[in-house]
Amino acid sequence: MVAAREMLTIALPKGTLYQPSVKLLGLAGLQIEAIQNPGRQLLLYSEQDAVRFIICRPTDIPTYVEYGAADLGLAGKDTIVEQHKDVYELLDLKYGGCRFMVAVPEGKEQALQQWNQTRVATKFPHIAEEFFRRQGMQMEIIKLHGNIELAPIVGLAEMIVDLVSTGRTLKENKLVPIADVLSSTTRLIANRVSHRLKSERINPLVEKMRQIVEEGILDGCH
Ligand SMILES: Nc1ncnc2c1ncn2[C@@H]1O[C@H](COP(=O)(O)OP(=O)(O)OP(=O)(O)O)[C@@H](O)[C@H]1O
Ligand SMILES: O=P(O)(O)OC[C@H]1O[C@H](OP(=O)(O)OP(=O)(O)O)[C@H](O)[C@@H]1O
Repeated sequence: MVAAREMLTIALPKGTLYQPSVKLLGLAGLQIEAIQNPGRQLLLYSEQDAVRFIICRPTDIPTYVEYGAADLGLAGKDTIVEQHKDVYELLDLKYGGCRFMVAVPEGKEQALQQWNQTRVATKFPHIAEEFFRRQGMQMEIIKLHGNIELAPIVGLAEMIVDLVSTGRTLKENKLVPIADVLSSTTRLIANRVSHRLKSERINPLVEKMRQIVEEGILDGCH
């Protein structure tokens, strides 16, 4: 068995981004049998590649990478922007594309500026704050942890800033987008020290991933 310090640790996001991330790593030449069906295991090995994989909540990936508990991680740009972590962004992997939008209840589609000094519910308070600051608007940001679309329906907030992918959740909850906030795709991030000390391991892997992304092999992965 390879000693832990010689291993390359890669943090994988569970949830929406998991399967395309596993596919990418497989195409990049890593043994992915263990992570294809991890069950409830959170730490898995590819002994042959001297790689270990940790499976994390998507929002925790930048934290594992910043502290060096993982050398590399795959995380949504939204999460990286929201958290201001000190990590090195190596590559735009182009999958997991989504947009962050301001949305309001149907029938209330007035111009954004007319919503000044109202309440905004969001899971991403820093992204929302920065957006409204740039618009010269002062809003009361209410941080929630999920099901953001509920907030304007029950009067917790006048509007939301949330992730829109197909637009189905907005539609089914009678909300309409009125402004674009941010576009996000999955990024490969690295711990700054690992990137220097493990460059011989990391650089060839990054190059393979770059080629796969450029060839568009992952297109169709959302
Ligand atoms: N339709 C989508 N729904 C949710 N996330 C998406 C979607 N499309 C792309 N993403 C990307 O996937 C990331 C992780 O989303 P996912 O829903 O799997 O986890 P989460 O429940 O939001 O994360 P956490 O459990 O850490 O709060 C998002 O931050 C975003 O970058
Ligand atoms: O445009 P759509 O394709 O409908 O996708 C957008 C929905 O997906 C995300 O929610 P998620 O399922 O991650 O749950 P959450 O609300 O708990 O974050 C997001 O917060 C929206 O609610």
